[in-house]
Amino acid sequence: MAFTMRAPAPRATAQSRVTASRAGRRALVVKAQKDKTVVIGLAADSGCGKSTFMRRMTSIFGGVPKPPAGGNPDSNTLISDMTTVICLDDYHCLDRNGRKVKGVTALAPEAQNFDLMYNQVKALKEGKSVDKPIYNHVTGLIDAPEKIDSPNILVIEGLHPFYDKRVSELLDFKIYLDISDDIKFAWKIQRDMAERGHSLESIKSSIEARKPDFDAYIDPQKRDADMIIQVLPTQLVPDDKGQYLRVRLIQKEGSKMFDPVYLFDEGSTISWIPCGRKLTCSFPGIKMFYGPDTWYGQEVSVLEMDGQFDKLEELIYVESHLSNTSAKFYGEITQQMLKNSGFPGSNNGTGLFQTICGLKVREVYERIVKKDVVAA
Ligand SMILES: Nc1ncnc2c1ncn2[C@@H]1O[C@H](COP(=O)(O)OP(=O)(O)OP(=O)(O)O)[C@@H](O)[C@H]1O
Ligand SMILES: O=C(CO)[C@H](O)[C@H](O)COP(=O)(O)O
Repeated sequence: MAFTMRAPAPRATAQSRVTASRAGRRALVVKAQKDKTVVIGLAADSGCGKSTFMRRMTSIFGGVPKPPAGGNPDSNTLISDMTTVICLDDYHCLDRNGRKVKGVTALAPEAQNFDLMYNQVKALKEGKSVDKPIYNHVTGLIDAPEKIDSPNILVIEGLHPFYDKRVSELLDFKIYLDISDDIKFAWKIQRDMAERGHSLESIKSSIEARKPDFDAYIDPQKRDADMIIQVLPTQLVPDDKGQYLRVRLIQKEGSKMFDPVYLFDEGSTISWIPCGRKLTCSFPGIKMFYGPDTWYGQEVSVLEMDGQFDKLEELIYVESHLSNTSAKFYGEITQQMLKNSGFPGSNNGTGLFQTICGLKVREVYERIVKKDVVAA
């Protein structure tokens, strides 16, 4: 099968519209006046919440993400006004049977076409369109390619966005979802049994078969991420079985692309139990933490939330104590969380930190293109 690059698309489309600009201020972009393509990488194992995170992120930019119009119904791509999310499973060079014959998992580097991944991400970043293959998760086959045009924001999500050095160097911002084994297991069981009809035994054996390759090829990528959302068992309830979560937002210090979020006082170490007159907390309550740390020898700051909200609208109280969130107006985080309250993790730190990370994607985009995006 041949995959081709197409000629560059015009940088500004007919849809493009700059609605306001004032001397000394950056232009406001409503829909996609396209100057540069900013490329975001999102890495995680399967079943770790990548799709949920993508839905939260694209909701910040507005528009409804849809697969390419009139294309393959099993496409993994989601396109909205400003963002195009492509799934790196589409660069599997071995289909399901091919992996079986070779005795490799879908996580093994030999099951990916990194040359094509690099060439196509580079082309999209340069404003060109590409014909990208589709890995069909229904049939396990590699389908005929789909045309992808260069967007304002390209998100590449999947198992290996930072594995190949050439691809990694194309990324403007890197996010890793680091879900501890027990929680990953619980999420996967719940989804694969309820939605995909898999048995408990088959889920367990698939997780065990993937574990060595996950440890060798996927997990090490988290060293290179700019932001890591780490999901751990709660420390508020002994022997909890995943009902409550302790979630940490690990943020690299010193990036020119974004400012890390902080609680109360930048650089300090703070423990805060916000439950009181302004925040309703039933058992086990909420505990926030903020402070400096190191991550594989690099300076980071960590914002942490353990426990869950009872009333999502009261998140505004926590939000009002956070700084550098990149929110465009008071309460934007709470508004986003309420808008997406049906998504998993909406009452805990996973939803909160995914929303903050989405705002950071917007901040990175604005810094690179030097324009302000109007809040959705
Ligand atoms: N924050 C969360 N809290 C609770 N459950 C969650 C959370 N995020 C995801 N899940 C559960 O995990 C499942 C997988 O989530 P999602 O589809 O977003 O992951 P994914 O990484 O895109 O998976 P895949 O790569 O296999 O398609 C969801 O169906 C949901 O049941
Ligand atoms: O890890 C995965 C996605 O992140 C999948 O297991 C991989 O893409 C193979 O897909 P399938 O199991 O549908 O053949």
